[in-house]
Amino acid sequence: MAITDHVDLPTFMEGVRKRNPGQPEFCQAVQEVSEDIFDFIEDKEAYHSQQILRRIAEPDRIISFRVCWEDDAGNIRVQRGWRVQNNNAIGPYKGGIRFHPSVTESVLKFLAFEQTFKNALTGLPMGGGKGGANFNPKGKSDREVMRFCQSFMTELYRHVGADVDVPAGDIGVGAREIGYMFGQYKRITNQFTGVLTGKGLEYGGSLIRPEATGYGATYFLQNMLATRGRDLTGLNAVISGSGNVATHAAEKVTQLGGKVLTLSDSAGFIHDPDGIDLEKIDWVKHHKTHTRGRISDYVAQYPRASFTAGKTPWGVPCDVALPCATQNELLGDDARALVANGCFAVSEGANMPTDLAGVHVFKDARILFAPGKAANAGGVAVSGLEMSQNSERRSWKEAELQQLLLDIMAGIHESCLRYGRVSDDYVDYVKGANIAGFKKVADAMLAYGVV
Ligand SMILES: NC(=O)C1=CN([C@@H]2O[C@H](COP(=O)(O)OP(=O)(O)OC[C@H]3O[C@@H](n4cnc5c(N)ncnc54)[C@H](O)[C@@H]3O)[C@@H](O)[C@H]2O)C=CC1
Ligand SMILES: O=C(O)CCC(=O)C(=O)O
Repeated sequence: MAITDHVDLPTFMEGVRKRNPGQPEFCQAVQEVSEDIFDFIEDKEAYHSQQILRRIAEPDRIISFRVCWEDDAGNIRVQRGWRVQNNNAIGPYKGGIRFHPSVTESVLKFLAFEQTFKNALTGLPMGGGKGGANFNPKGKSDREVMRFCQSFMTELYRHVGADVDVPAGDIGVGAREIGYMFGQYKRITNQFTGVLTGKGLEYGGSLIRPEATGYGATYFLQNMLATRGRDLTGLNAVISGSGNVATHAAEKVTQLGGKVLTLSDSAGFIHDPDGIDLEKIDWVKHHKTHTRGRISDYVAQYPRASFTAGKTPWGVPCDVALPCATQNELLGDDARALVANGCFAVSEGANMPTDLAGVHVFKDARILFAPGKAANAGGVAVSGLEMSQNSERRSWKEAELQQLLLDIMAGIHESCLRYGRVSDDYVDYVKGANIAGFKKVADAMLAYGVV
């Protein structure tokens, strides 16, 4: 037996931490997955001898580059960009691009690692990747954002391609940024290919891609509720974030009969006791994507609401919660507060919004808890469908795409039941998602031998 075979979880994690110093988010994501995978592979010799988990937790490659751009005042600004290509065992690397000052290699490595399992869960042929830059689009003019995106793509273009690596949006990267990056790719390469998803409908984008992540997270919640004979009618929902995922989750929860009480941004949260209805959600969408204002401005528009600065919304009593902002925004104490206030279902729209302590609180309380890699997979799934449409040079109809999204989310829910059922009355969705995603990637890797 090789010395690295059959190490226990603490020893494995010690190695991960040693090889990835100063990368807490990445180590956290690996730990969360490994807690389940160690049990699953206990009696599966090939996964041990071929070091599959260790190989998935070591990105295929990390590309890092300087991004220089000129601001409106003529100053030269220097940022760092990355693309983490984690694993392409089951398809081209696929995953979003994040522009936010908090972006580090650790954050992008955790996101690319998570993306590998998430993409496998969709059933579509996509590997896992993620990219971004420590650039803050907030407060920048359109021209500044354009120059940054063009400079970013001028480096990235040589590492991506429709059959190689297909980036998309994430925090700070929406339709505007994708447009600027696609335009630059096309200009440099003289090729019109499906190198990015989340494109505008005029140039190869897919219907329902903007809605898909938030809608998908709500469909997953609906699937979980159905296992307990419930639906969203009359339920109070607490949602964090106010960007793409949060506003579309709020929209779908409302359409399905729930009442959304909160939204947030990095400055604090708003609580509207009357409910954030579809008209108010449209106002938030416009305010965030066009005015590019803060969520606190909601209170001037809808004075019965209150704004709490510097806090997250998890203390507001609710039946269901959808964290849709960012990683580690819901900690152990927040999870305890949610459970104590009667929350019985959580569907993660964001990536790893709940920290490990919070995950353990939800699992111990045996509430319905869907991890991001399962619940928010609707976005990348419709990105996969955008890739198919681009390859066919066709655009599919909305009804067909809506049905495919529903089917894919139901399929992911089924996979979680299959691998996560602990007893007649409890499904560990974290375990189900981790094992189902791992198995698909791992089996492909076994087929390739040592590469
Ligand atoms: N856009 C997509 O299709 C997908 C996004 N996700 C994840 O969903 C989450 C949200 O992404 P998007 O809505 O696309 O981004 P976005 O840029 O449209 O919105 C991000 C929201 O999070 C808030 N936010 C950022 N940092 C925060 C902090 N430290 N504390 C509180 N709020 C904060 C922002 O104010 C904003 O409201 C991220 O975790 C992302 O990785 C996951 C799957 C797909
Ligand atoms: O649509 C995509 O490729 C990216 C989606 C994404 O970044 C995510 O699922 O976290």
